[in-house]
Amino acid sequence: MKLLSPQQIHEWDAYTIEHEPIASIDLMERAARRCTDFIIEHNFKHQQILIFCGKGNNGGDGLAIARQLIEAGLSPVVYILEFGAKGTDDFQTNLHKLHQLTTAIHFIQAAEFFPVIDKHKDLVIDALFGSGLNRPLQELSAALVDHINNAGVTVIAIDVPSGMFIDKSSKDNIVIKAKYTLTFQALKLCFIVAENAPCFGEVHVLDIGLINSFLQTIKTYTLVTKQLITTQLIQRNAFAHKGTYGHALLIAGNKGKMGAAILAAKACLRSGAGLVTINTNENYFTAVHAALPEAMCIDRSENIDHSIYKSAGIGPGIGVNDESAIVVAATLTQFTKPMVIDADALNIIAANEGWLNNVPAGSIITPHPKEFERLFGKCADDFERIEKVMALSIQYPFTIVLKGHHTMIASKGEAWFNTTGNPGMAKGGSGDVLTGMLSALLAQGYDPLQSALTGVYLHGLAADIAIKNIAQVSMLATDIIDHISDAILSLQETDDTSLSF
Ligand SMILES: NC(=O)C1=CN([C@@H]2O[C@H](COP(=O)(O)OP(=O)(O)OC[C@H]3O[C@@H](n4cnc5c(N)ncnc54)[C@H](O)[C@@H]3O)[C@@H](O)[C@H]2O)[C@H](O)CC1
Ligand SMILES: [K+]
Repeated sequence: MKLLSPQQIHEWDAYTIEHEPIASIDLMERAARRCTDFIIEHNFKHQQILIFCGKGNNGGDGLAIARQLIEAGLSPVVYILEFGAKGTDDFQTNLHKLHQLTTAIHFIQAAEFFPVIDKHKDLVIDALFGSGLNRPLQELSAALVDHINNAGVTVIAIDVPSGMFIDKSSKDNIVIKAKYTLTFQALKLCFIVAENAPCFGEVHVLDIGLINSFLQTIKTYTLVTKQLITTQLIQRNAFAHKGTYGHALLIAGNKGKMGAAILAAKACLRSGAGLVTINTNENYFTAVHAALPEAMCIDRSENIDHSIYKSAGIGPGIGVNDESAIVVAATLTQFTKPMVIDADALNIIAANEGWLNNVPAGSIITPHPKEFERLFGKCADDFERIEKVMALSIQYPFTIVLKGHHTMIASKGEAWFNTTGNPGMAKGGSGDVLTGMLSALLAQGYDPLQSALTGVYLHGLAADIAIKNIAQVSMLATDIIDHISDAILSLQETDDTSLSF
């Protein structure tokens, strides 16, 4: 699935209208029907439904929903925000139809016409502005949105909460605070970023039958979905041996932080690496062998024979200190194969000017927003950060994995957003697990971008499976590791030709 700009959404509508073919008013009717069904199925019909409409097609949807609710036996009241300009054709057609059925249609020309809203009895449908918003709300429209928000009433936003831009920051805007957003056909970038989360509530994507083939022509952000990942999996060879699936080197762990190394190593083995060696201080070898007998260890003070490893993961738990800086510098310049760079390795790179330029082509860096900021500076908002990641992915020869609720993966000016994962992962150790998983995929021969997409998706999926039986607050990074196998098995379910990993 792709994340379209308002212009592309508009073109998708037009494409469907021409190629299905369907009249634009009928497409609006179909979109409204999906919303009406949602309202009826969710049993909001016992509340007084107030529908606030603008005079664009979002408002047209609101009018069509009002008519469909009346036809279903309900008595919604409609409020139209009036600026004096004529509505769109489809708005006018639906207004005409609605006038035949009800007199409960009010025009709001000034704040004195705002209705009293009772949060205990009313339900608000927000159809003021949709994807056509072209400037922040001001004056009367801003005052109306404030009035609705201040009422504390349940709001269902149609397509997008009014006042929210689809593909740029709405940080300083007045925006409807919706409990539910019913968006048409596809998720949008505005629902991916954390800064909008307080306004969009629960997002439901409603299929309004736009023609999918249009998407093949579109170059934009893509969502990482099960379908995308199952097509990327490499099958295991029946004649394989441990050497076939690569030897991963994990430069991880230090005094008080050996847990990070063990988590990364265990995740690496569970994700299919043939062999795993941890590079750490020899004082901690016993801890590794006790916790994870499958892993081997080499001492941090010794020179590394890089030729025996197919991939490397560097950073979890190494600490920011001189000894770690030495091993980071040496690895960047001497390890010529793909590597994953995380945590303190990123902090060390950030603290040393010019080191970023030594990150080898084909590597994957996995910063969380704070580490990203240390490396590349502050961003004013989430959208600016996304644009920065895009530009950096062209400037540098590595894949960027910017961790978050919808982790962003960018390479060579193309980007994807992950769809798996949950807030239970917001706990120490989750990132170490990801580093281990990515190192395993690189070791097995996935290319860096495939590794990043597959690893990030499976990491989130394992956590999603884990929370079926573990409360989100109680989930540990270990629980993610314990469900990696289930995540892989669940991908295989889609294809009985045994998609091995
Ligand atoms: N495929 C689909 O997703 C479908 C979507 N539908 C609905 O159509 C809207 C988009 O409609 P559009 O007419 O393009 O835009 P809006 O309704 O959002 O209104 C734009 C309208 O308002 C003016 N305007 C913009 N910003 C402001 C502002 N800050 N203050 C005042 N006025 C503003 C602008 O100039 C326009 O006149 C989409 O969201 C869906 O709800 C179709 O119904 C079905 C297919
Ligand atoms: K809206």
